[in-house]
Amino acid sequence: MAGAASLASCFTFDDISQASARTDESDKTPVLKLIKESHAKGYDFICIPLTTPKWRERWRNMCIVPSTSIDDTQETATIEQQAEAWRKAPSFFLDEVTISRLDEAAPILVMASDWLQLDSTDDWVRHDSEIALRQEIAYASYLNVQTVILPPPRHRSHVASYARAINECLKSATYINFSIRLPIYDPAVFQPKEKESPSSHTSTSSRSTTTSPPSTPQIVMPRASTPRSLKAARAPEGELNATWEMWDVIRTICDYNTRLTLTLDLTPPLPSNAGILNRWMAEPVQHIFLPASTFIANVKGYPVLPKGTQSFVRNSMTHHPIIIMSGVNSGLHTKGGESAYAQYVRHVEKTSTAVQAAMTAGTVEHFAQGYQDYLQNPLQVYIVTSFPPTVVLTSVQPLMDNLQSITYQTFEQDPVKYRNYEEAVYHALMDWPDSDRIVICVAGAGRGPLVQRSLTAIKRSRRNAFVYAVEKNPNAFVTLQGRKQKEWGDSVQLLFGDMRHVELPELADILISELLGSFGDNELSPECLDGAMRFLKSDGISIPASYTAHLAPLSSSKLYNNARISTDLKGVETPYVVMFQNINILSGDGGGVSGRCGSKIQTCWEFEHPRKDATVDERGLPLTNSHNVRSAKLSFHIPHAGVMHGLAGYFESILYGDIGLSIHPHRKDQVSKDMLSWFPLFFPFKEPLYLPSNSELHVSIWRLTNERQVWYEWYAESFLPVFNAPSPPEHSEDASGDGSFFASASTHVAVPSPVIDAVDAFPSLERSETRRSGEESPRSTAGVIKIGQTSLHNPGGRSSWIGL
Ligand SMILES: C[S@@+](CC[C@H](N)C(=O)[O-])C[C@H]1O[C@@H](n2cnc3c(N)ncnc32)[C@H](O)[C@@H]1O
Repeated sequence: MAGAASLASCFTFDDISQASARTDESDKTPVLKLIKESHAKGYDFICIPLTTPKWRERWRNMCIVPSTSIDDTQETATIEQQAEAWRKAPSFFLDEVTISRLDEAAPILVMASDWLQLDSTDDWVRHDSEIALRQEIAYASYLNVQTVILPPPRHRSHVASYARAINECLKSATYINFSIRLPIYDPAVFQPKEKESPSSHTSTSSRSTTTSPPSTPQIVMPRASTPRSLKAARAPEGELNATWEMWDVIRTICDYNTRLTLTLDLTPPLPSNAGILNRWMAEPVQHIFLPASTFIANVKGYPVLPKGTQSFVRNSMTHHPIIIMSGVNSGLHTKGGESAYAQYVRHVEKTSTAVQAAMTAGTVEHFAQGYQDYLQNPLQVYIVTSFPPTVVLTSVQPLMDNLQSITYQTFEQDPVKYRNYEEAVYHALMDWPDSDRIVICVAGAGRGPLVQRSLTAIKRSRRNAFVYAVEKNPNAFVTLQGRKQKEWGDSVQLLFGDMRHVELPELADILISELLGSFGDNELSPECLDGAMRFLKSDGISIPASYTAHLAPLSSSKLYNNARISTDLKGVETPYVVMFQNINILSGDGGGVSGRCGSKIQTCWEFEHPRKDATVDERGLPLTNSHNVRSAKLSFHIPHAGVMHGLAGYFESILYGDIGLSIHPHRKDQVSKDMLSWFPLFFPFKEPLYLPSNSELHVSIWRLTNERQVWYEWYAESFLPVFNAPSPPEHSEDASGDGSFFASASTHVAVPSPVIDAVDAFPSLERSETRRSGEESPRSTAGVIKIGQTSLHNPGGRSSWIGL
């Protein structure tokens, strides 16, 4: 991810006018001059307004009738005729636009007029603003402009009108990318509420008397909003949600169009409440608007970003944003000059954890570059041949089909998995009585890495042991024969066939397998090992000893869009393997408002080996697969409003003793840091489910089976806790823990904000992150009201299943 961000320099109309004086023959135009100068200063793009003040003036004259001229009916009629002529055939005069040549348009981001009010409370202002916007878009399209940044919505009550107008633009200009400029929150929420003056109700309609033109956008940030001036400010969560909620309405009305992105305006100081900020990670943030006024001076007078903004920009590097810097030549800070701002942003970029991880060999982030947020069918993951990916989209069923040698080679690049397996085998051997001859069976040997690791563990332990290797892939079996001949000799006996059918010459003491998927059981490890348990002694050891599946609700507009690329149901009813990047886990820790929710990531179920619960026939094989059916009902607390697009699935496994494998976000680094073999699983939802702040989400998931297949079905319902309302239908049995094998390495203690923190919507309730199971909730009388649900996904395994 080196060079994660690009930089753009933002210019006003005044900057363009001033550039005119410096423009000579070779520069051709002031905009080309600015482009040249900016490139020389290390900027990749420039960002300019598309229109000039002349256009604003003409539009106002035509569309806003000043109250002073109300009596002059003749003049009013003339203006109205001009306006109607314009509405019929909207077009610019040369001095109303900043660019007019193709070579000016190529390397620039243009801003549509920021005074347009597509969501004005006045019908006519809205109407004429939309015509004006379409005129601007048509002109931008004529000049082949690639990106248009749109002015922010201002009125929550009319944001649907704004969104409808943008949707029209998306349909009319099919090559332009639109980006909505939006502050993370409206800083007005921190300003003392003034009594509205009568004049503030004055209409701005062209058809009614008017005293003022459309006002300055309400949520374009005031320069005076320095972090210091807001030090003690606190605002209700709902108000901090307002701009995100407007975005949610807009992108929903625009049907999650992939050409619609966000330009996050970081002018106001950011709240340090990570939950509120994390939601932007799941959104398509294309640009970050960073004016010089956002910077504060460090002790030496150089511009630096306030802490909250700094860490937000650092985390946002995963979006590969274009950072639009404005006002950097205004001399706002005493030291460093213009270049200091860009240098500082480059410094922040270098210290981003994501950028650093991507540049460090051996990390998952480095290994998976180019693979982030890319949906792989788990049945296709086997034929990923290299990183970055070259995926051949042919379905491979883990049990029914055979893997290619190159796929095994990809697995074998993982240094951590095999190391942990060797340690597990070594400790199992050391715990075994010394005198015995120990029999090991590797079930599903592939090309032999676990056989090799077993032999190394035997050597290290100085035990007397023998290895059987079972493999059903006839092609991999050739490789195994070669290794036996050249490397292993008589210490290994190979057995070709399905572990559910082959016979072992003697019973094994230790059965080693690696048949795990991203959700633990999703590659049919339980079913295969059922077949292999026949050849394990009654007191024998299975490595792995157990594995668990874990879930959390997730928001990601990108994953949602990727899942519905294929128009059939299959696309949204298939669990995918994904290296998550721009996602947000919506759940919080603690019991929630009712005190009855579980933790942020919760355990669904567990499989243990050897297992004693299956009824077996005379050969030791289960009569049915019923014992491998599972279901889970999980209750999640949703602290901050968001939209759920799917579920994130993880697994953990105990190999032996305290040695394991984990992709659980809170424990993977503790258990198997830098393990490369598994990315998480993504269970998509067909329709996004909106979850308000402090709501509860109940997720149901089933692992189901018939004689030939195993599949998952999933479903969710949302509830709003209400006092004196009916009790929830069912509660999570254990609201305190998540049933993990491994102690969590993470801390859940929120760091208080130095600047602004959202006030909890239920201020008197302490978040019970430390509450123990059984302790009475302070709001145990809270009930819930149902507010939404999804459909049942993949009923009967109609879209996705794994063959037995
Ligand atoms: C995930 S790969 C692991 C290979 C190897 N043990 C490793 O860790 O690199 C699983 C292997 O088990 C084999 N396998 C899966 N189901 C099997 C079954 N029922 N009987 C025998 N082999 C099986 C597959 O062919 C594949 O080689």
